[in-house]
Amino acid sequence: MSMLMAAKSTSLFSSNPTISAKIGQNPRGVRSVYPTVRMQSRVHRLIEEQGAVLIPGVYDALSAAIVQQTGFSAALISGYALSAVTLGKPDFGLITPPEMAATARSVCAAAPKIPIIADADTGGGNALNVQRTVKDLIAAGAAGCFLEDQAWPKRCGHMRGKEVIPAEEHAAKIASARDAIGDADFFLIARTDARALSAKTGLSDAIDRANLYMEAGADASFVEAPRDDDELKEIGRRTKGYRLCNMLEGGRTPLHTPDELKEMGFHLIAHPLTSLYASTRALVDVLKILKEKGTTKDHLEKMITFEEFNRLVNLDSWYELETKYSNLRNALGETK
Ligand SMILES: C[C@](O)(C(=O)O)[C@H](CC(=O)O)C(=O)O
Ligand SMILES: [Mg+2]
Repeated sequence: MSMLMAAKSTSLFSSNPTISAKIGQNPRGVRSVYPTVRMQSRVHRLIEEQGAVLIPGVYDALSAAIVQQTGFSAALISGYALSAVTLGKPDFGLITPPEMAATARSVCAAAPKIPIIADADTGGGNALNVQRTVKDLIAAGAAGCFLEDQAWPKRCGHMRGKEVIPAEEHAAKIASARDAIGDADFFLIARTDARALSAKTGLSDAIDRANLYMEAGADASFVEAPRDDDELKEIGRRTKGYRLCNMLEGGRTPLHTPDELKEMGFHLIAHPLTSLYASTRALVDVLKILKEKGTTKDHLEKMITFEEFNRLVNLDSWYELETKYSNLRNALGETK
């Protein structure tokens, strides 16, 4: 962990006087609950180096290994994709925090060189549940998480029918997550789904929430599902601190390059579903061929080859290990 310390300038909960006053009524004082000086995390360092970090979604060890080998500097475990690959079901609040933590363990082991951000959804309940969820993700090796303000059961941010919990309740969950993080190398991204709630005031509400959550201890904010470039730019202008932008193919937000989004004020560019949608397309297409023709012999270009796949999972290193220990066994046998 870096010993660099990142000083945080704080005017805690001051951006929204009503909510600030309410949270400030906590007799212990929210201000004292979490540190005002933070350890700099791996994700902070990537942002400082790159300006805007492009982060593809993964859903298992193999997809994570591919993302690392392709040269990306971070990955995120998408809750949507995890629900799809483990349950074959939509992102509708069906995945539990322990399932996400178990996936984080295998993903972090398969892509040990890059920080992995996990989708913690709503954190599994209230401010107390959030602490267990965050600690489990840290123990699994994750380098950060999203924590969103949807009411349970949540759903994908680009689906209809969303609801959110009160802003101060989510701010308390963020403060709780911050406490659970302590000195760990872990980057907390506070997401708000409030944009969807009102055509008129949704964007302003979402921006106010993002700012409140930053004051409650988040490292970055994530306003989910802005609808056009004007909204993206307004988020870039009016929210404080680091910002994540979610690029969902087929979603409500127009797609942009990292350079374009950097220009609009974003620092983390998530592509949560690119891997899932691409691999699903490939499966649908090749299985259709197999079903129709009964063979893939004329369509081998649709698949990775035996050799390429073995390289991907580093088969040679396993042969080397096998040789090493069988040589050792033989050498020990000779010395008897
Ligand atoms: C980012 C997300 O939380 C995810 O689970 O991948 C989803 C995916 C998406 O629709 O972009 C979400 O936004 O809810
Ligand atoms: Mg999600």
